[in-house]
Amino acid sequence: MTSGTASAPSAGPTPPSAPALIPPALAVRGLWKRFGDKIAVSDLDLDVPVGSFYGLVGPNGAGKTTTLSMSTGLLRPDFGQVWVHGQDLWADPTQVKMLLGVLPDGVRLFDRLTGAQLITYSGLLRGLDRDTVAARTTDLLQALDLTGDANNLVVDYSAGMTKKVALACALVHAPRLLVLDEPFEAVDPVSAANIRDILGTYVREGGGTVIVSSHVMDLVQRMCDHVAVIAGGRVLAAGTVDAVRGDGSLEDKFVELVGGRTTGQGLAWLRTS
Ligand SMILES: Nc1ncnc2c1ncn2[C@@H]1O[C@H](COP(=O)(O)OP(=O)(O)OP(=O)(O)O)[C@@H](O)[C@H]1O
Repeated sequence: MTSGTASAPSAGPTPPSAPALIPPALAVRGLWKRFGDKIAVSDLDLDVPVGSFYGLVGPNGAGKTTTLSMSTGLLRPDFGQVWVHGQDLWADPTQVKMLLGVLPDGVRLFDRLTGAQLITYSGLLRGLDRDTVAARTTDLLQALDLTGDANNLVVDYSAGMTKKVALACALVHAPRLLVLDEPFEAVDPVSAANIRDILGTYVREGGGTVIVSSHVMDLVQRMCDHVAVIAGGRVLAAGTVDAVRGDGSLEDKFVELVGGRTTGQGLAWLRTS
């Protein structure tokens, strides 16, 4: 049960159905997902403004991947609605997915293709013509430092290279909204800086919107202008990074909101000397 099960709230920031306003790049209302006894996402609301660089942070198992999967047409919610640039995702997933570029968690790719072939087919599947795809594939391979491995099979790529080629596939059709689940995991620092530059330019000059999930608070604080802290399948705080962190660092605020610090006292046996 999905579309039509929840209505956009009458109050709150930028209702997605309001015709006079620019709808958010992503609006989520009343999202629920349960796996057996486990409620992974619980009545979650989220608004991601157009042109924002939005960080999603939360402890392990908080529900970030589940939320992003339901927000990008990869996983059907039990309840709730998702709008992408004002369009009801689950009412017409095929059409709305054209607006999206997605780097899912635990990427499963057609890894018997070379990196160049994989990006090329992603572009062709998105309806780009061959010349455009060829030019963009070359650009993306270069920007992500994959040119030297362009003709190697993706199955032979390292974890970081796999992440980068998957990111290239998400970018090739120049989507309006990029949703990246832990894009910097396993990526070397130079490549990470290059990716940050690409994403920053895409937001500032390309009119795009980026959502990233990450565990690295410092990175989110420096890179993002908005953030949502998620725990137990709910949003604990959301807004501009400055508003959420207040006078302290985002990491301090995160620990304050989420808790869960342990002393390690139960591991006395780890002392080897
Ligand atoms: N397919 C599944 N089947 C059963 N339980 C699942 C499934 N996917 C997620 N869960 C559970 O839902 C909860 C939320 O998981 P999710 O992957 O969304 O968290 P996360 O915030 O992305 O975590 P992490 O930061 O560790 O990647 C967890 O308790 C997880 O065990």
